[in-house]
Amino acid sequence: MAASDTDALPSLQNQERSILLSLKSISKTYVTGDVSVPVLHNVDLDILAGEFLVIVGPSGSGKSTLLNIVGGIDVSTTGDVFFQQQNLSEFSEQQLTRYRRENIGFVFQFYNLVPTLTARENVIVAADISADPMSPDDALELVGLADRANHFPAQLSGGEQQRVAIARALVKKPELLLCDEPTGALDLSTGRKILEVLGNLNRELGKTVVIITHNSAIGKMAQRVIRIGSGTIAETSINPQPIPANQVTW
Ligand SMILES: Nc1ncnc2c1ncn2[C@@H]1O[C@H](COP(=O)(O)OP(=O)(O)OP(=O)(O)O)[C@@H](O)[C@H]1O
Repeated sequence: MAASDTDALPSLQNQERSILLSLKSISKTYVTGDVSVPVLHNVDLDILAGEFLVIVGPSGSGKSTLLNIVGGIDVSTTGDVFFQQQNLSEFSEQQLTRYRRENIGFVFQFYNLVPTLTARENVIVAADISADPMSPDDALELVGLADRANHFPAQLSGGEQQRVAIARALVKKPELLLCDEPTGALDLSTGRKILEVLGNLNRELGKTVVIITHNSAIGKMAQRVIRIGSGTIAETSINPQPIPANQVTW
């Protein structure tokens, strides 16, 4: 991996990528009763359209908080989030819901599939609340699970369940796929397959993919890696030659 490179962003922008989303001086403090927990401090970050970005950092450093703010699940205490020139910080709840539905696909560590629905039905649930979804069968095809569409989650391995979860995220045709420890519950070989699927969606469909993880090995397949420490961006680096997912090892 390249050493820290403050020119990382311009060099990626030279590939004529526009800024999809901008965090401007984002701070977040959780307040519960008398207790304040400051988590993010003046974070500035541009996410470029079509990039594969990995955000790494130790447990408790604020990665999920950051991802949730990007995805409109949570709001910052101060600062602004611009998505295609719109300021999310000024959105009503209803506007945030529409933003999430139309633009963001979420993938979590523990799949969160409905156990009583088949793979296809799990994907259909997401398609049904989307304005312009792709066909659920096409989404399953894209993750290599067309032949398991009628299987229930309990009949699928962890990696297959995660692929259903990716199909569910994808069916809405989101601009941005936000993945929170997508391989965290999987062994190396299954985890690589998930990373391969995410890499293909980035390369072949042009999806912008952001992965947050404590596993810095995953950064080797990213175009850009951001290291979070104590609620700030401690380091940004670019990979001139990201490695293929099947060579990532941990
Ligand atoms: N709703 C909340 N209320 C209060 N504190 C919170 C809340 N959510 C997160 N925190 C605290 O914010 C800090 C950052 O949490 P966050 O989940 O963003 O970190 P993380 O880097 O994603 O950690 P992990 O890798 O363990 O998931 C932690 O100290 C956590 O306890």
